[in-house]
Amino acid sequence: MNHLPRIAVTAGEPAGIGLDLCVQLAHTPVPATLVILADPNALRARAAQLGLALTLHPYVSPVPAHAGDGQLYVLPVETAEPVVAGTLNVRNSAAVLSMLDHALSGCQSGAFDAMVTAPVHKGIINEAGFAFTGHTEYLAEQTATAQVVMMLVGGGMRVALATTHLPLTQVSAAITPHALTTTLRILHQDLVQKFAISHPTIYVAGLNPHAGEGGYLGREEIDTIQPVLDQLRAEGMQLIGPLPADTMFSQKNLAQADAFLAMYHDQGLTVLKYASFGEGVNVTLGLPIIRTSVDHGTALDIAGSGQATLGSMLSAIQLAIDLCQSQQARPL
Ligand SMILES: NC(=O)C1=CN([C@@H]2O[C@H](COP(=O)(O)OP(=O)(O)OC[C@H]3O[C@@H](n4cnc5c(N)ncnc54)[C@H](O)[C@@H]3O)[C@@H](O)[C@H]2O)C=CC1
Ligand SMILES: NCC(=O)COP(=O)(O)O
Repeated sequence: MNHLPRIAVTAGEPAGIGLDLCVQLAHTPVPATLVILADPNALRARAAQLGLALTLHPYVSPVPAHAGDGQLYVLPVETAEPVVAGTLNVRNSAAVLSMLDHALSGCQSGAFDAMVTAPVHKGIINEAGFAFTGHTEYLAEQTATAQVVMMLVGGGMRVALATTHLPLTQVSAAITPHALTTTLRILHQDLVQKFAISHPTIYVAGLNPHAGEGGYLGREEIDTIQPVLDQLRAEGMQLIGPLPADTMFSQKNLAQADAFLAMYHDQGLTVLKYASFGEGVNVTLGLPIIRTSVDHGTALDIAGSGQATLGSMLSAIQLAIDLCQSQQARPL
């Protein structure tokens, strides 16, 4: 890559803190070019609410390096109705998805090298009539990728998930030999290729308390997880587990694991967010494009108040930059 990474930043749910983060970004230099996908009027209004100066330019390639001097380059995605910080509006959900579509198509066409997403509100998107469980699943669908892996990075650990946004009652059935094998293959491959870890060690949680206690507290470990791990170990992967999830994240294991695989969302993310909330990054592995995201949600309670912290957004941009550079360095 003989240019700075070109990153599309989607502003996410306009009633949430995504717009606050974009306005703050205008005042923070990063070693990349940034194109913000947002409603320009909503951006200006949020800057005024926050009392921060903001100059907007329409996106025309090439965009200069992001200097953090109060300027943003914007690919406009207008909301249907004026945005009120902290108040969801079902009529503005189509614009939220449109931001994702524009960023994705820019990544696919080569106009952007990566996309970084500010948080969306899954509930209001569904209320608007769009079936939506998260960016992860949406981007998988839009790129016709059969399976992807959500991994969060923060607090000195990488935590990937075997299942993502599923009701707990559906988790066990979703952990099939095929899905788990594919998840581990994607995780292993991306740790090698994108994170330059030549022989990654992955610690894998069980699903049940005490990893099933030899079958007395559940059989998923015996029937599914252990056989999958055995098969992949035979292929050369370094896999430790299935481990009781309550002790898997010990300091000793943190020092030895390149990544942890949790069986469901809150089994893994509670630990990671306890260690690094507001500084961590969510990255989608297995996609044909680079996508990273903040580790937090829309924070409607503080939108427009000036209390939103930028740390996770900056970490997400930095990881996107690192992944662009590692992709460039990889032999064809
Ligand atoms: N990447 C994404 O699009 C994500 C979206 N969400 C969505 O966000 C919505 C709200 O989720 P919640 O569980 O309430 O979590 P949340 O992260 O929005 O809020 C939890 C608490 O953390 C605070 N907080 C969050 N980000 C902050 C920041 N940058 N600076 C300072 N304080 C911050 C909030 O004010 C709140 O008190 C849900 O609809 C959820 O689906 C949640 C996580 C990620
Ligand atoms: N807890 C992670 C989260 O909700 C974000 O998911 P996604 O929108 O990145 O798929």
